[in-house]
Amino acid sequence: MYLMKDITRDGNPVLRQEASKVTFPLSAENEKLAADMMEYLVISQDETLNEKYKLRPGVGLAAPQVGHSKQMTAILIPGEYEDDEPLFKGVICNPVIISHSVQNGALEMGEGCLSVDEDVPGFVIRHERITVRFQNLAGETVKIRLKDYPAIVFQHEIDHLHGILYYDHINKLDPWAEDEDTKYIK
Ligand SMILES: O=CN(O)CCNC(=O)c1cccc(Cl)c1Cl
Ligand code: NI
Repeated sequence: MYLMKDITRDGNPVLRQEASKVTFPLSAENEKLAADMMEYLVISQDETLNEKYKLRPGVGLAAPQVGHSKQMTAILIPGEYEDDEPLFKGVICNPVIISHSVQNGALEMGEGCLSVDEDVPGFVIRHERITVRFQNLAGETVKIRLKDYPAIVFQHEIDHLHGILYYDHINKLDPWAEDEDTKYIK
């Protein structure tokens, strides 16, 4: 299982590279990578286990964050309430945003990243709604439409596959600048 020592940190070139597409059928190595990344998310979201293993919680984990420059990311977005089904749980490969809203979206709280030790405050300006096409672990092509929080999470992860970190999208002159074209998401 991955521990915080296994997470690549800002400054490591792998976080600023264009990751390579994965091919199908997945190699045993890539299947294990997918399982290990999802395992991290599950454990990191369990209060007892994340305390035991000192893991920072995450709703996504991209392969470059564990040192593999591959277009693969695990996503685990919990449901609204404790015992709800997750909003999304899966490992996606070679994702492409094929369309998006004109309207921007940003989390009111800003964002955080396992690969960025110092939290950078400010609105991370992203698309409010996106249509993403990706391949699942079976190699099947899937297309989904997302909005609000799930759309933001997917964009944070897809950015990792293109060497982009969340603070790249924060207004440097006024990190909390508001504009009418942006929807601020709780
Ligand atoms: O790339 C994934 N991570 O760095 C895991 C830690 N960050 C988060 O879970 C996180 C936190 C806030 C907003 C977003 Cl959008 C995300 Cl993704
Ligand atoms: Ni991140």
